[in-house]
Amino acid sequence: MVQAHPNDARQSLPVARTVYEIERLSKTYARNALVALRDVHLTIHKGEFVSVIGSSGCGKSTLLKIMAGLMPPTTGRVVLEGTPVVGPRPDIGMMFQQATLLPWKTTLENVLMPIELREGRATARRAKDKAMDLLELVGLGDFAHVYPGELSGGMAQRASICRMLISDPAMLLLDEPFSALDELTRDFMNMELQRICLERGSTAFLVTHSLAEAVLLSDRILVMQARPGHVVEDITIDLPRPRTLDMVNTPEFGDIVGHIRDLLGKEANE
Ligand SMILES: Nc1ncnc2c1ncn2[C@@H]1O[C@H](COP(=O)(O)OP(=O)(O)OP(=O)(O)O)[C@@H](O)[C@H]1O
Repeated sequence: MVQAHPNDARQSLPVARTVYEIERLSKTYARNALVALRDVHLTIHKGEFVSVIGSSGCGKSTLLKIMAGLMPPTTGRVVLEGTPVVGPRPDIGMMFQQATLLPWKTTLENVLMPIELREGRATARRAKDKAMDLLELVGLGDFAHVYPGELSGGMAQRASICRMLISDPAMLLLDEPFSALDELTRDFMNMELQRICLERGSTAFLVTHSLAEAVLLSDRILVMQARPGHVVEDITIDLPRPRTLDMVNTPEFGDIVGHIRDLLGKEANE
């Protein structure tokens, strides 16, 4: 079922507490005067998984960087848990396409890094049990004392998930986290990500090029168009959870994919 998302809080959820509020966001890059985003307005509620999809250059990464506090908007603002985001914050967890684990630290030490940076080594030692629990959660319990060079791409990304979760961030920002992995591993990682988010009630925002991935994971999908980057549709994905890979072959799934493909195609034809 494809439905346009209402502007106000989701009526169907008993708890619709706003986590992220993006207010009339615009971004013009000074270097080339390029308007990358215009008037993006968005609310993300607690526990929602929201994806953004759109053609290359439509502003997805620009939006994510501003949401992360890595770049200021030209106008508008981002508010996380009631406080404006004006720089990087420990309550924002991030994951990128390439796992950025430090090769001279073990898996466990890498997972503990955000705590160590924030609170020092002594606290990090106390957080060790939590890090081990997270490694168990993603099936890396036996690899805690191994160095990243000995991990496969999928394992390294699983360790990155643990490092992202160690500080219990209010918001997860994911920039194509599994796109460098082979298809089988990517499918597996997406199902892992769904499980972890459901178990922990995580709120997440994903930038992806994969329509199937977006539909499998998301409660809502934002379809963006370029020139200038803006959200053309905010679509509620009303498929039951947990989602499974075989849902990809159902007519309901196909309807949603077809609808979004039409929207993306419209832009390509303009
Ligand atoms: N630092 C920058 N300076 C100037 N222009 C930029 C800069 N970064 C991005 N742009 C431009 O802003 C627009 C949006 O870029 P952005 O990377 O946000 O798009 P995207 O949708 O994430 O693209 P892709 O899917 O290819 O990653 C593009 O036209 C891009 O060339």
